[in-house]
Amino acid sequence: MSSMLETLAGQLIVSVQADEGSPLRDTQQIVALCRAALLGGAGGLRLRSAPDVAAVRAITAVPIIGLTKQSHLGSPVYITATPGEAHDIAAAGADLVAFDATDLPRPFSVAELTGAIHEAGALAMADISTLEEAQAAYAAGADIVSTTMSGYTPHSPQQDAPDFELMVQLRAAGLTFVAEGRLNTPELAVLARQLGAHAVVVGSAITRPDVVTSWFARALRADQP
Ligand SMILES: CC(=O)N[C@H](C=O)[C@@H](O)[C@H](O)[C@H](O)COP(=O)(O)O
Repeated sequence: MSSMLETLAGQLIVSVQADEGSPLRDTQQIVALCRAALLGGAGGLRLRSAPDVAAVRAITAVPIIGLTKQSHLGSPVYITATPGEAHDIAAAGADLVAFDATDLPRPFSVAELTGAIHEAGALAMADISTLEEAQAAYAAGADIVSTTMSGYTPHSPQQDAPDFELMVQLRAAGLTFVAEGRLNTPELAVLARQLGAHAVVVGSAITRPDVVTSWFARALRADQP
């Protein structure tokens, strides 16, 4: 395992990527959110554009996982779908580039993306939704897989909870993995570690106050007599 991945062992990686339409979708706001996450003990950051990666790179040495989110005609794959995007994210200063490694129709193969990421000097994090996708991603040169896409492909379980079953399968197959997706409480993050996750990524519960507010508002509305 590379020393960069060893640095991430047991760490909380905070995903800081306000969506289009969010009042926080602005690089300076992203930098402020990252500063707050670092103050709280984040050991890594996951960011979604080259300008965000470059701005955050300037304020911290912690490992940065970078990605793009962009749609491509005729493909449902939106996380770093092309070698050009992978190159831009690495050039902006990301240590790892996350990319979609699911079985969905894609403009470029997983091997083409891992090749481009390595050529740009970064490590390749494959966002997967099943055990089979994880195995295929490692065979195609990925350095690490993350459970990011479970619940977001039609062939993975659609659920509000994290995909702990997938984590159990990945561990049983002897595959190193990062746990990611709907790990919305410290207890769920600890459970993911106990199930063998190398590191844990938390996004919405820390950096999407609009989403967290909706959890509370919905719960209170549902409880009206
Ligand atoms: C599916 C997809 O596009 N996930 C994205 C991947 O980068 C982010 O929007 C998520 O916030 C991230 O995966 C962390 O997950 P959660 O926000 O549930 O803690």
